[in-house]
Formats: sequence, structure tokens, C-alpha cells
Amino acid sequence: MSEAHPRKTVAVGDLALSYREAGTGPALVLLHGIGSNSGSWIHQLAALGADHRVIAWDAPGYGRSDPLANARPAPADYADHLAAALDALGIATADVVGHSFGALVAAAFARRHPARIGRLVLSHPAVGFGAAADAPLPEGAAARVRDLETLGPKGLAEKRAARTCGPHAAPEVIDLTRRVMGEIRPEGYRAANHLLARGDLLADLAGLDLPIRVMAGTADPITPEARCRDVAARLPGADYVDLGEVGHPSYAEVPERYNEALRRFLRRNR
Ligand SMILES: O=C(O)CCC(=O)CC(=O)O
Repeated sequence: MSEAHPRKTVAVGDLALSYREAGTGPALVLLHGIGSNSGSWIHQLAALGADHRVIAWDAPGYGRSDPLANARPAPADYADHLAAALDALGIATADVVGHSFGALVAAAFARRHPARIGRLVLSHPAVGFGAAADAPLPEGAAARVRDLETLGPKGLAEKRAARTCGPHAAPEVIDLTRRVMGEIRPEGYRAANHLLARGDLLADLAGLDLPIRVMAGTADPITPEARCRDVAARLPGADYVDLGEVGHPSYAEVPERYNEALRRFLRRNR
């Protein structure tokens, strides 16, 4: 998968974090969803590397990245590891695209490291539940973890991956989604579900002076369109891009439309 952009590794404290990289230019960081990894971004690595240094990370516990020490991490744990990984890669500031769970990581990064983020794209954003560290997982997250425990990563992918896609998703998009979800590692997935519970996208972004674009589709069963529009409406200055009748992995279903919406936003001056 994504052989054109093989994984590399960077040391961040005690952890090794893996990522894929393409191109040179201003840094653009891609943060994947909870059922995904850096291999989901093949089209963005191929196209956006023409005018950016694109870094697609594997969140801790995904791809070849080591898991976090804390099994119930706070958003800050991911955000600070991302900041340290960018330090190690010599990147002072970056534009950031966070997809779904990745949007929560991006929001926590913006809150904790505001000087390091240029523009922010919230792609089909998860909003989080703002739960306490010791609270039980909300039902949706608990069901995902139960499926992983009973079915294993491949079974989880068989059951869930195709359902995330829109009605017009090509077979190769469904295959990609299934393959990537089948690479889930239990520690990373459980921890990410805890982040989903603890995260609070709107609270993290409140009061930050940051250009924000929210993008989503009308056929997404995971992060519904109405909620994504509501996120944009609640963030002063954010705009909203309707990607059309696409499901959750819009970056793979309509990569040209997705990349063009990113490019148009990234060309804006701050
Ligand atoms: O909720 C699920 O079953 C899958 C969610 C998902 O795939 C999110 C993502 O990776 O973007």
C-alpha cells in the first residue's frame, strides 16, 4: 500500500513514530481517522506533494508507531507527541488537516501549540464528548472496541469498513478502506477511542484566531453532514465546503475534489 511513499520513522522521546512524506515546500500535516492510518492518504501524498512538504503521520499505536504509555490518553498526549515529531522533522509551523478523530488531535494541537499552526482543515470532524479520564466509553466507541475484541482487526474491517463509504464509492475505495482498517492495532485503537471520548473539538478551538475550513459529505454515516455544518457555524470565521454525496473516506472517494478544496484554502493568505 502506498509504496510510492514508504513509511519512515522519527524518534520522539521514548517512542518511535512512523509517517509518510512527499514533496518539498510549506509543511502540510495530515492526521488520519480512527479506523485508518497514513496509508489512507495515498491520493493526497501523490498530488499535494507537488507544492508542499506533506507529512502523513501514523498516530501513536497505528501503522508502525509505538503506542502511548497511557492507555487512556488525553488529547494533549497526542498533540504534544505531534509537536515533538514536527520538532524532530525540523518543522516549525504547518498547515494541518485532521480527518474525523484526526480533527480532535488537530484541535488539541491548535490549543496547545497555537503558534505552530497556520491553517486548519477539519475533514468530516469528530467532535468528542469532553468526558472525564475515568468515564466509561460512550456507546459508539464502546461498540467499536467490542467489535475489535470479538472479531479482531480483519473482522472489524469486514464488518465496518464498507459501511463508512458513500453510495458511489468505487470498489477500490472500499478495498483501501478495508485494508487500512484491517491494520488496526488493538492498543492504538482502544486509546484512540478514549481520546474520542475525552476530546472536545469546539472547546479546544474556542477563541483561537485561526483560518478554519470544515469539509464533509452528504452521505457520511459516521460524521453526519448536519453536525459538520454545525461545527463550521460555531467557529467564527470558519467556512464549510460541501464535498457532495460522498461517505466518510471522501479523500479517497473524490480525491480530486478533496484536494482542490484543500488547495484553494491553502492558497489563502493569513
Ligand atoms: O466507526 C467506525 O466504524 C469507523 C470509523 C472510521 O473509519 C473513521 C476513520 O477512520 O476515518
